[in-house]
Parts: sequence; C-alpha cells; structure tokens
Amino acid sequence: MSEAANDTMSTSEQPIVCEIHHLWTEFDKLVVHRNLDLTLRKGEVMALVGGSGSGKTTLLRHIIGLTQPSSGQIKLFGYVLGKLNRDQQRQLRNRFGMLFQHGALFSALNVFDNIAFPLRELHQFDEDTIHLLVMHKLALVELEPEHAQLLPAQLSGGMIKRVALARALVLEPELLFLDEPTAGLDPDRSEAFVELIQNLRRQLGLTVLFITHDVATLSALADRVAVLADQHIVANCPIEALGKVDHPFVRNFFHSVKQHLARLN
Ligand SMILES: Nc1ncnc2c1ncn2[C@@H]1O[C@H](COP(=O)(O)OP(=O)(O)OP(=O)(O)O)[C@@H](O)[C@H]1O
Repeated sequence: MSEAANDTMSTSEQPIVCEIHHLWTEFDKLVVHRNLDLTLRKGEVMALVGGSGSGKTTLLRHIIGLTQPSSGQIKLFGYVLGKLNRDQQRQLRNRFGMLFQHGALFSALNVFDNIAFPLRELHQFDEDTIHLLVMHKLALVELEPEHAQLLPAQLSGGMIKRVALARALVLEPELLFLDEPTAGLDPDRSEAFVELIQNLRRQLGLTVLFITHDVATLSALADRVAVLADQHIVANCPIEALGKVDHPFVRNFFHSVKQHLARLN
C-alpha cells in the first residue's frame, strides 16, 4: 500500500473529480469499452491496469478530451465533456496535466521552452514571470538550472520524464494523468521517479490517475487500482482488496503484486 494511503482513507467523502458513465468505444467492429463506469475522487491516486490492448490509453485519451467515445458520458470537475464552449474547454484544460508515455516533448525546443509552452499559450504572463515559473518547476522535478538549455535529444530517459512532468505541472493542475510513467526506465531511475511523484503528491495534494504495467510502480503509488478487462472496469478497490475479486486477470495480477511485496519484505 502506498505510504500516503492512510492520509486518504477518507477520500470516499471527497468530491468526485472524474466520473464516467456507460462509456462505449467502438473502432469499426472492435468494441474496446462496453458500458464502462469509473469514478475518481479528489486526492486519490488511482492506477489503471489491464492487459495489452485492453483500452487503457484510449480511455485516458477520452478523459482528457483528445478523442470522443462512441457513447456515454465523462464528467471532469462536474463538467460534461462534449458540452462545453471554447472558454469552458480552455478553463478545464488548465485544471489537469498529462504526462504522455514517451514524454511528447517538442524536439526542436529546449527544456525551458518545452516547460514554458503551456504558459506562453495562455498569453497572460510576461517573460520574467515565465522564467520564474519554469525554473521553479524545473527545481520541483529535481533538475538543475543548467538543464534548461538542453534539447530533448541531449536528455536521458529519466530526464525526459522529469521535463515532461514539469510541463504537465506548470499550470499547477489539480489532477494529473500519467501514461506509463516509469516505462523504459531502469529500476533505479524508475524508483527515483516514483519517489518524485510521491513527494509531489504530498506537496501539491494532487489527484492522480496513472496507467502502468509495472507492479513496483503500482504498489508504491496507488491507493486504488481500477482493472480494465472484458471491455469494462472489473475491479476498483485498494490493492489489498484485489485478492477478493473473482476474475482471471485480477487473480493473476494480484499474484504478481503479492510476489513483489514478498520480495520487498
Ligand atoms: N484510433 C484507433 N483506431 C482503431 N483502433 C484503435 C485506435 N486506437 C486504439 N485502437 C485499438 O483499441 C484497442 C485498445 O488500445 P489501447 O492503446 O487503448 O490499449 P492499451 O490498454 O493502452 O494497450 P497497451 O497496454 O498495450 O498500451 C487496441 O486493440 C487498439 O489497436
């Protein structure tokens, strides 16, 4: 269980941040989501797990409004996606940050300009303020000021994730989405990145939804685990409670979690 889990035992009384009802996604004849429901509350750190191709990234893309489901409803902070005017969309967009699996940094922009990008798009801040905000976020993700001038091609995998995280945090979002935050990192870097997210969660009180295949990342970070299988959420509970769920994917998955926890003890 994550060390922050005790602090969030009362999250069942917290406001709902993201609510998904009766969601269907179909690509031609392929049904990816069938009547899927999911609720995420303020302050929760939820892992979304499922087999390869089960529809995790597609779901995340729907939640952040990059793509639309075939039917069903997604509410973020109480707003129904698809029913917002441009201003509301922009305001909503500024309340969450997204860390894409491979960082999705702009290769032609240096670290500073990558992190500054969402700020400059707002047209609200002068360059002195942007400088302060960017350098603050760089320090927050434990990178050095001199890293600001480097191009993405000059960064290690772990540094790319940190810069992408700084960019995701630059507008001070309440909600953070992470797609495979530790994929591609060696175990040491992966552990360091998990620690960074734990620290940020404590400092910023973030709500987090993250996709992972990595049992170590999941065990260290998640308060709850939502399991996507058979086109819908078959379990949504604290890690320990997964053992009570009678589903073949969940059984196998829980077995790997237990093995991991046994290795730690
Ligand atoms: N735009 C699209 N058009 C057609 N099929 C798609 C599209 N996007 C995703 N799919 C299909 O939807 C299914 C779910 O894909 P998705 O990437 O969401 O799975 P995932 O659970 O994130 O997988 P992984 O863990 O391997 O990253 C896959 O079969 C994929 O091929």
